[in-house]
This record gives sequence, structure tokens and C-alpha cells, in this order.
Amino acid sequence: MAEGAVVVLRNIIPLGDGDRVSMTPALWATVFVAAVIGYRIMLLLRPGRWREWKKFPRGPPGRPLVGNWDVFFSGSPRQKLMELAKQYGNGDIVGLRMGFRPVVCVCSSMLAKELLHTHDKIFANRPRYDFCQTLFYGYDSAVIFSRYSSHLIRLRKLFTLQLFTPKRLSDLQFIRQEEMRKVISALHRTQTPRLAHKVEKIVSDMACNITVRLLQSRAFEQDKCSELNDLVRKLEHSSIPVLGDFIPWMKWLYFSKRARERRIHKEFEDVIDKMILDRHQLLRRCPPEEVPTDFLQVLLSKEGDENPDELLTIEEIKAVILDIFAGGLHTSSATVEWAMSELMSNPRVMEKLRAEIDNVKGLEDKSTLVTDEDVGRMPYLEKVIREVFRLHPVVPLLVPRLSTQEVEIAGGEYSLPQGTIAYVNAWALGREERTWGPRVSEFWPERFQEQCLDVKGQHFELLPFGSGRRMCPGMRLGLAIVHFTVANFVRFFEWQLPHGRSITELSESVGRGNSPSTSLHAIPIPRRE
Ligand code: HEM
Repeated sequence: MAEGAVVVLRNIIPLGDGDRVSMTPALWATVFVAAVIGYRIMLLLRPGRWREWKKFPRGPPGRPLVGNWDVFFSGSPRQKLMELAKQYGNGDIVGLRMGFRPVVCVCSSMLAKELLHTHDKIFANRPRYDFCQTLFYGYDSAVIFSRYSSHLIRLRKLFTLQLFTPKRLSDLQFIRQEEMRKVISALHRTQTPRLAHKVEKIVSDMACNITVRLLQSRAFEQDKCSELNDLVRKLEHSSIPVLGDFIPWMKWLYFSKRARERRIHKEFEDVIDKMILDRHQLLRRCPPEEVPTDFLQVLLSKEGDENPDELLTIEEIKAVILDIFAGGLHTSSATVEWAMSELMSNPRVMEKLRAEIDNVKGLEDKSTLVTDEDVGRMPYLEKVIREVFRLHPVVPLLVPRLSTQEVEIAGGEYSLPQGTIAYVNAWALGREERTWGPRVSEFWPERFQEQCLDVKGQHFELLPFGSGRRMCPGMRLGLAIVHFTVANFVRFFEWQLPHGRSITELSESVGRGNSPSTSLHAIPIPRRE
């Protein structure tokens, strides 16, 4: 190889007199890069590959080597991708390239259904990114970024059939109620002087307390939840792919990112280890019937399970706990923040919702909380929350999928090669005029009187929790927290903006998450003492 390279170089580069070529490190690097690029181009141009790419959805030309990397790191990828789909794919789809990998983003309900329903099995995998190995517990232990396997199916069943069953969530409703009471009392205490509160922080701390109590039956000591929330934010910021995930020889550039990820992982592991250690000590002290049958106990009972199909290693148990923190905390709090922002900018909707809540709870009853049972009797609240999810899905591009074989979609118009990374733009689905009519950007819950669409993954026009084999397994808990929190915030407080502030136009923060660009600060004025 080296001899050949020298001969080739001799013909291309004037090397001067003499027979000896001194291969400096720079020259070696050039030869190496040229060889890798040449090899990849050969692969792409193989006859089979060419056939696959001929029907690949159209998109903007990519830059050499990095492809369309800039699209995903532009201010608002969800919006950019929607515009590109309109420009190149009839509003349905856009085809891109990241490094050497084919990527598509689907922006219409018709194609979302094809990917997540018709070809769900083919798209049930996740792309393999290096941060899964360092931040999470690898590509095979946990849920969110894991490969689709029998192990993953088992873990997902654990979520839906054992941890988040309707019965368990209903039996444990008292935890949400106690935490909500604490929040209401704390907000009442801050009335003189009247202070503005950061709504997202109140809710994310409350969601953390609820989640921790669901897991281990007791709350963390003070401030620990704020620390955990900060840690989850760091985890979210680091859970992004880098060029090295698409161009393998660039991996070494990211050694400092990997080191930062390992530090974040270690901090999480310390929190989880402490929870497990405390439980082991409790098990040693107390008779088994006195140990709570909470999520942690359900998970730890799998460690020594005699049935090999149920058995989990301690690493896998920790990975599931990390998934619960990573998937559950900020999604619920960001949704509540959007709901409160929309209600405050739409006083008509706020008043109509409050009238419904007062009507269900009665005006005499001044102190009891809105419960899950009450929520079931509030159709307008349901419409308000659906409208929030339509306009502001907090995971706007869902979590990417990876195809395991070549597949044709849109009646054979497009062909996606094996190994295509597929995004579904839930944000764009909520703005499809074909579904929602011309008033797509208006916050108008009444639209759901005519549109019988819900958010549970069966209607591909509205997918805040995804759909199919990889749909969010924490949806029941997420929905319970969002409905319950919004209803009680509206019941107990009038919400005002601090003096001189206004919500003129709600805009999203840049990047791939989705929360308001300016955090909502609001003053809660008690409606009942
Ligand atoms: C409002 C609240 C929530 C929203 C909007 C939300 C949204 C999502 C979305 C869009 C996905 C990707 C689905 C797909 O690829 O099709 C997802 C996956 C996931 N969510 Fe949620 N989520 C919420 C709450 C929760 C909660 C409370 C938990 C757990 C405690 C949770 C745990 C997970 C997990 C483990 C996954 C990965 C599933 C898989 O890859 O198989 N989520 N979520």
C-alpha cells in the first residue's frame, strides 16, 4: 500500500531530484484521507447502491464530506426541515446526507404513517451514536437509544405493564397530590412581596419529586431535585450526535466531549447507586412485607429472577432508572410551560377553561385539588392540552429511527436504502394545512370539536409521543402530570406577567429540543385563600 502510494504520489506531486520520497506525517495523512474518501465514493457508486440512491428523496446539495450537517445545526432544524420538504418533496419528505449516511425527514402524516405503522418493524432501530456508550449504559442495556431486540421489548413491557399501568398510576395519585399541595402552599407563601416565578422550574422540581417518590417511595432531601434537574439538562445537551458518529475517522476529535459525558454519567451513577444502596439497607433492616412495592423494588426484584426471561443485571436496572430520569422530567415540565404561556396569551381560552374547572369542582369547594377523576370530566381541558401538543411537541423531531433493510415508500416513488436515519417532524405534522386548515398557527382548542384526533399514537397528524414499536412508554405518566398540573394551576391562581413584560409572540428556543425562547416568569395570585 505504502509503495503504491509513493508511486502514485511521484506521478502527481513534483518530488524533486533523487529516488527517495520522505513520507512526512502530513503526507501520510493526505494519503490516508484520500484513500478513505475514494473508498467511500466507490461504495456509493457501486451499481446496487446507485439504484437505491436513484429513488432517494431529493434535498439540498450537501457540502463535501460533511453533507447536510448544517441543516441540523441551524437555528431551528424542525422549521428548516419543513421548509426543505416543501421545496424538494411536496411537503412530505426531504432527503439529506450526514457524512456518508443517508438521512430523511418526514413532514406529512401520510408518510409518518408509512414509517411508524406500515414499516414500523423496519424502522424500529435507533442509530448507533457514541454518546449512548458513555452517557447511557450502552447500545443494549437501556431503552431510549437502544437497538431493537427481545431485551428491549422486555424492558418496554416492564414500563407499560408493570410500572405505568393505569391502576398503579391511579393508586399512586396521592403522590402527585401531595407534591402539588406543597407547590401551592409554597406559592401562597410568596405573596408579600409578590414574586414572579419561573414556571418551568416549579414544574420540573415537582415532576422530579413525583418521579423520585414513584421510584423509591420517599423524596430526595431538599435541593437534590434541582441538582438532578440540572444534571438532566447537561445530559440532554450532550445527547447529540457529532460528525465522528458519521465519519468514523473523525471520532478522535471528540475526546474531550467523551470525557465530559463520562463525568455526567458518573454523577448520575452516584445518585442511582445511592438509591440502590439505601434500598439494600432497608431490605436488611425490615421484614419483606414492610418494604414498599415501588418502581425500584419492582426493578430490583428482577435482579435475581429465576425466570431467565425476566432477569435483569444491575447495570440494566440502573440503565432503566436513568431512562426514567432522562425521558420523563423535562418533557412534562416543558409541556406545562407551553400550556401556561399559551393560556396567558389567550385570556379567552384561560377563562373558558377556568369556568369548566369551577363548574366541575363547584364554587363552594375552595380547597380540594382537581383529581384524575375530575380531569376525565373536563373535555375543554383535554382540547387545550391537545392543542398545546399540536403546536409545541417538546420532542419536535421525535427520536431518530434507523432502517434495517431497503424499503420503498409513497407507492414506490421513493426508495430508502438500508441504514437510512429517519426523523419524523412532529412539529411540522401539527402545522400541515391539509389537516388543520388555514389557521394552523392559531392557538384554538375548539378545532378538536371537529377533529377527533388524540395524542396516543393512532393519529399520525398528532404525534407528540411518537407511535409504533418505539413510542413513548411513559406517556400515561406524562399525560397525567400535564393535565393535573395545568388544571390545578388554573384553579388556584390567576397568573400575571411581571410589570412591564408581555407575551407578544411565543417563539421556540433554537436547537433540537423545544421550549419557549424566553422562560416564562409569572406571578401567581391566589384565587382562594
Ligand atoms: C409530556 C411528556 C412526554 C413526552 C411529550 C414524551 C415524548 C417522547 C417521544 C416523542 C419519544 C420518542 C418516540 C418515538 O421515537 O416514536 C419518547 C420516548 C421515550 N420516552 Fe417519553 N415523553 C414524555 C414523558 C415520558 C415519561 C414520563 C417517561 C418515563 C418516566 C418517558 C420515557 C421515555 C422512554 C424510555 C422513551 C424511549 C422509548 C424507546 O426508545 O423505545 N417519557 N418520549
